Amino acid sequence: MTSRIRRAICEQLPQLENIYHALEVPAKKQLSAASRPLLQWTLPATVAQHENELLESVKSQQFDATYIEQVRVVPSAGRTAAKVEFQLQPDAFATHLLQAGEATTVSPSYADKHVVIEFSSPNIAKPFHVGHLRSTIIGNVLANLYQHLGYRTTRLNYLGDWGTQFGLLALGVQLKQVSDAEMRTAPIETLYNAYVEANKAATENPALAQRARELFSALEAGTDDAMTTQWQQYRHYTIDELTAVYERLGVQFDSYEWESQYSQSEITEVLTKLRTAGMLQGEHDGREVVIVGQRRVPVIKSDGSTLYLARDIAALLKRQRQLQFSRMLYVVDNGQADHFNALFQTVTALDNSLNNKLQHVKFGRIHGMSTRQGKAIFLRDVLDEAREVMREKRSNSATTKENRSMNDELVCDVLGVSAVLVNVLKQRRQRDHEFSWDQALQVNGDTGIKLQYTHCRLHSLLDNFKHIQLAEIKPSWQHLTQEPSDALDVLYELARFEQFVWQSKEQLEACVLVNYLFGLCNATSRALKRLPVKQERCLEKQSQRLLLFHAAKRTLHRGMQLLGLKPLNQM
Ligand SMILES: NC(=[NH2+])NCCC[C@H](N)C(=O)O
Repeated sequence: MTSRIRRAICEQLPQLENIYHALEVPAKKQLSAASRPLLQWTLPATVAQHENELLESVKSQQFDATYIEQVRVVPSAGRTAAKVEFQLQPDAFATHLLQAGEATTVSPSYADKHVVIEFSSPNIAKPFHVGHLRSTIIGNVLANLYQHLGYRTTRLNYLGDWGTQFGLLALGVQLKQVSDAEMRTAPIETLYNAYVEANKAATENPALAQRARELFSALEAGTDDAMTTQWQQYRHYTIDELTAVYERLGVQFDSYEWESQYSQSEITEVLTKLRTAGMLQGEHDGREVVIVGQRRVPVIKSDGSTLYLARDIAALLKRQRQLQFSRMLYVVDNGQADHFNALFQTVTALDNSLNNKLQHVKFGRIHGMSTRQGKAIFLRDVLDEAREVMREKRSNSATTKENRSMNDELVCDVLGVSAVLVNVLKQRRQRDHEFSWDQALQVNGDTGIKLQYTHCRLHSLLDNFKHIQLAEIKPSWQHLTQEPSDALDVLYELARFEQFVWQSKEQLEACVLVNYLFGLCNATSRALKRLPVKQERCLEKQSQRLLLFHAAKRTLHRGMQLLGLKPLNQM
């Protein structure tokens, strides 16, 4: 970590606010073979008018010589912005990045900023489709990034359990005489089957359709206690089952919400607010609509029941009261862009303190992610398929055959999940994406398997030398410069970790971090080839190389965790 060095720079330049995260290690192509380590700050357009003043004030500073050797300012020229180069004390640089043992980081804290991330949010009794998978995976990484960077975070899952389909569900449970035991063991599938059956029955028989509507009204009104309790039970079971699947994906939530929890009384309050603000209008058919720009978006149906938007408004206002967030992100597919526009416009008109705090983190579609039988209805099916494909691949491979690890089932599961996760995360999120098992599973391609494989190689190397006390060895810059250039390549990659984590968060794009990790793996593999440890006779050289690989493993491990992967030691 270069956190101490960054701190030393920022402390000397308080007038620049916090440039901590704007300090960057240049890209490889900008570094010459003989380069000394650098952190550079490119002046953003916002301060361009004060360029001379800023550069002058930087030049006149005395920086802490333990970390900073020299400062060079480069004024803007043509299209290239001005920048400041901080030439770092190389041993301090190497030490901060490579020292084994407890690392103390002194990065800035954003604990006063509370970021709420709503993601996953499937609907019960409907398939957990690939869009929900993408939301789950992306939302989790964003929450991890914020948390890692010192923000306060809350992870929310807003489960859809409301609307007329819920009446059908209740009807299906009655028709199929679903037992509590069935519900307990496989709630998601049981509810789904009940829904499908009731849907079919109600299409053929209007009396049943009517019955479904009555059941929903009773539920919404909360008049039937037995039924209310029963549904509460079902919600519990559903959360239990979801939690188990999320666990395989490395995902956890701080809280689960249900659409149904935004009850009549809260919605009534919202409607009153909208009406007072002159934003609500009744239509002649009994519906109530909010006026958003040119659009009239219904919030209440003609039979008086609430719509999606009404519940989202109530939910958002309540979250604002209870969580007092500084930012609220909704990780939901592109298809709901209109809905979120309407939501944000409505609530900011009611309360302008919400301006600039709300964001719809959109993403495109994934095609082709299904089981080989051609169907993937539930998330669990996709993950089970990933495990199966991985198992087959491993049983056909000669090397893994003798090398079977103890817990093969778990290894297959982790590898399968890693393949799916990374394949989804390496795409820019707005782009539609064609999923292919073949591509996702390659060891040599840019895949989750590559990340796991590199981590395992590093682990096994370090494990062979665990008798060497790495924490007692002092990293040496001089040693690194005498090695083939692959050693410095790895060191510079390690130094870039923080900036890519930051950029990934800024752009809300996991692919920034994923691509960085591929680069780190490639640099590490080249170094593993060119800097052998076992065959090396010189003890000093051996231990310096181990330090480098130890740090590479530590950084890769951290990065993989941020993506939601469980780094394996053996595969
Ligand atoms: N606050 C929200 N509306 N979040 C998104 C919910 C997504 C919804 N359950 C669906 O699957 O379509």
